Amino acid sequence: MIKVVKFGGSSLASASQFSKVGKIINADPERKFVVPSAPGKRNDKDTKVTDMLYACYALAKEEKSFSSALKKIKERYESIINGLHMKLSLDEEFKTIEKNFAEKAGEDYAASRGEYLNGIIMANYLGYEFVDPADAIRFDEDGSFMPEETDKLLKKRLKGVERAVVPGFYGAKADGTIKTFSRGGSDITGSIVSRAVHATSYENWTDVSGFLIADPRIIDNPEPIKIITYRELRELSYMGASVLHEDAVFPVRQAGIPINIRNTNAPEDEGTWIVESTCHHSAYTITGIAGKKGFVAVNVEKDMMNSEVGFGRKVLTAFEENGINFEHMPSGIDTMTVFVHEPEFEQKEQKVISAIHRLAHPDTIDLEADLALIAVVGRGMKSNRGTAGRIFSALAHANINVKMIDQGSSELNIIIGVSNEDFDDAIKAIYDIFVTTQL
Ligand SMILES: Nc1ncnc2c1ncn2[C@@H]1O[C@H](COP(=O)(O)OP(=O)(O)O)[C@@H](O)[C@H]1O
Ligand SMILES: N[C@@H](CC(=O)OP(=O)(O)O)C(=O)O
Repeated sequence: MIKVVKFGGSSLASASQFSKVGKIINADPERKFVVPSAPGKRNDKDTKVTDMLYACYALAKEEKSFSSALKKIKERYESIINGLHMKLSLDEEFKTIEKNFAEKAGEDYAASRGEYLNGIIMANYLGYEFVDPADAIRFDEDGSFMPEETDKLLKKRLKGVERAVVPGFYGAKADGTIKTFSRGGSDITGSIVSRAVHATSYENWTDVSGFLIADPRIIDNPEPIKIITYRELRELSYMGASVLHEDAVFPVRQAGIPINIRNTNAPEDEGTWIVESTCHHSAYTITGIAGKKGFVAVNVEKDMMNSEVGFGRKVLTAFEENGINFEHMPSGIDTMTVFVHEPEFEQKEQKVISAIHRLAHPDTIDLEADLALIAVVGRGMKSNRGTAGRIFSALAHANINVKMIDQGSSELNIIIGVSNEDFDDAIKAIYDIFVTTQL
């Protein structure tokens, strides 16, 4: 039996965190493949090593002095090494990094060193083999990840390897140029390694006791979700629950490997199981709540819109012509509303409006900005009547004006639009009615 264990930056931010991680790994002989992130924040005011590396490389790129910025990064690693009483020197590694920075080896190379160096420390600390993902995680010429090629290379590289540390977050193109995933991408590495070694489970260790019903920065001490399906998770991750990188789901889902989200600071907690399907009923009607701020609603009105064939297509063409993705599109009889991301829409606003006029000849178009979308997700909603009613009465009680509601045909989620300023209160009200009071 093989478990792949990924530890996030918060789990590896200091020597004391490292030693907790060491204990967790040594407590279970099945934890054979370890994927570390770079050291994260030790407290709220701290800076992640990845961000320090980006800032340091920006200096190098502008040909400004970067030696003191690099020295601070080296000190972060040395405090971990010394705190663990290890005899390991990273002097040679840092000389190479300094040289490569001066030669402008690239932003991705720079950022990847966070995981690379932490991987070296981790492999030494555990006595595991170090496997550089630059040799086995492959990106194409344009920088797109190559899943099948990677799976082949990684299987070959890990064949016969009993225990290894594979740093997260990066790989390389065929010519050796380092390429990273997007931020938070060590989760993807964990998933890729799990698939390659046919793991029985993929443990993703972080600083919370699982996927929580709502964002702990909004709800005090929210309850963890025991079991969640990949589909529910995808809805919540997409809407802003940031525990697991969205793209981490695909490799393990394909291979039928469950993910277990665990807390490095509370290893005795069971955490959350993410599975393909389950007959386990969640304790509440809903599984989770997540949301994002910063949307604009584009309301398009035209008399008799409902009888005009192709009206919706013409409106959407105006967005497509301008390269803008839309999020949701609730409609009435003579109105349709298109929700778009504010930062993306802002610069192209007038172009889109004139394109809608040109293509669809509406009576009016008006815009409403500063909106937030909240997704209430749950496989249990299908079999429970009155879910939407409970959400609305909770929001009405909290004096929150609901601007939009959209229920997907799968009945897995209900999306609610409120103004940005009501975002936190709306999440609190929904959490309250389904979890705290269960009214
Ligand atoms: N629904 C949620 N459940 C758990 N954590 C959440 C949720 N929504 C947002 N978060 C945040 O995600 C953080 C964990 O993700 P991340 O910072 O990427 O961890 P790591 O550094 O371990 O990879 C938590 O500390 C928490 O603040
Ligand atoms: N260190 C990278 C990759 C990563 O996955 O980190 P974490 O596991 O701390 O989210 C980042 O900060 O984006």
